[in-house]
Amino acid sequence: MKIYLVGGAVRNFLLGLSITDNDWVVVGATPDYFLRRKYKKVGKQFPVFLHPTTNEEYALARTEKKSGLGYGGFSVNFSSSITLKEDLYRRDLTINAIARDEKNNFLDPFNGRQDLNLRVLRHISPAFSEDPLRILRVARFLAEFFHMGFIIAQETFKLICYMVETKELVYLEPYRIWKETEKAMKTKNPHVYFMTLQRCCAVNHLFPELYMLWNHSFLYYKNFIKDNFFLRNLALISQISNKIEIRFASLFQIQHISLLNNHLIKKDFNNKNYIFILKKFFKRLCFPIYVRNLSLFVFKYHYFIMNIQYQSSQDILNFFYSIGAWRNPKIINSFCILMKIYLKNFMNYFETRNQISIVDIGFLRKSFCIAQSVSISKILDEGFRGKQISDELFKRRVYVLQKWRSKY
Ligand SMILES: Nc1ccn([C@@H]2O[C@H](COP(=O)(O)OP(=O)(O)OP(=O)(O)O)[C@@H](O)[C@H]2O)c(=O)n1
Repeated sequence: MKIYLVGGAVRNFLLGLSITDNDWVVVGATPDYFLRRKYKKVGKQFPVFLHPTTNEEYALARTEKKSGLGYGGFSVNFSSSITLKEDLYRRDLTINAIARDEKNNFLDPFNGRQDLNLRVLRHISPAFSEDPLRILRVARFLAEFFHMGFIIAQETFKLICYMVETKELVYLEPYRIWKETEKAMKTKNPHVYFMTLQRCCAVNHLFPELYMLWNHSFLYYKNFIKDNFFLRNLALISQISNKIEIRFASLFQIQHISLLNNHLIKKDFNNKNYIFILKKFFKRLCFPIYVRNLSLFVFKYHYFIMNIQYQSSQDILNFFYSIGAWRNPKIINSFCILMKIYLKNFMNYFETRNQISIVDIGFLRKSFCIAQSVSISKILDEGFRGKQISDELFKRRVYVLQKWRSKY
């Protein structure tokens, strides 16, 4: 029996990057070996065991062959005669198919180390196409290693395009899409993930609602999708914030063209129907609430906050209430960051520094501080009770805001 370290741990070690988890492959053993040593069996289809103390994954070497549709359609062979090379062959990329033995020797039958040096993401065999998640994985790895100069091998990109064309993505479980997207969102260049998926035409299959939204903005002025306006938003925001929810929300800063064109914004664009569609979108893909909420708020109020100094004090307060800013004041900061980056992108895109300079980000932050300064305990001390308290609070917040605005 022999045990090898495989996958991301070896790849990251060779790239000099940090290692998050160790995956081991075991050649020449049977499930009994692990069960007798109190390893915990996980995974229904595959023989994978968790080490009783380290909790690291030990998988029996196996081969896989697709025998049907979706994730259930695999026939797996994990007999003790399966070799290391056979196990590595079933994997996605050459750089993920390098093994290291206990003496620190590398076993690299598909030249993964050469591809690491060449900075190429290359699939190992046509079996790559048996798992549509690999399309997202390649896009995510490109986002992760983009700053190191990685590219996708031409033949791999061709295969990915073919997989998209043949509708392989239909079989992907939605939570897997989010899990991979979440990992991509944590990388240095998350826009590269979406750009890759866009280039192979997977975005409209994976995120049709988002794609439709981006497409909608095309109707107003320019081809925002073709020009990657939203992805540039994401690229810029990722340079100053590593918060996933802020990064993701930058893809929803839409419906602004009226600022330039002097059109009235079309009513149906920001209507309840679209909010409803987006809510379903977030639910379908199992997005966590904190990511979902900020994106929805940004979509709903983008136009409002881009014109905030022209809104009534009552409406500004209603906005603070509806985004839950009193309980979660940090959300104001998220909006300010998003606004700042959006303006930068917008100005570069339209080369219209003068027309846009009227938007004042400081106003949002300041008006919230002013409204927040109203003392609730004073209202209670004055004897207000029940619903009177919230009414009085609202009134006083409007008052201080008005007073400050008259001098602003
Ligand atoms: N759809 C998949 C998922 C995983 N693997 C193989 O299983 C290994 C471990 O997978 P995982 O832990 O999901 O990813 P890592 O490559 O380790 O990368 P990371 O930890 O950064 O997600 C991968 O390296 C790859 O060899 C694969 O071939 N196809």
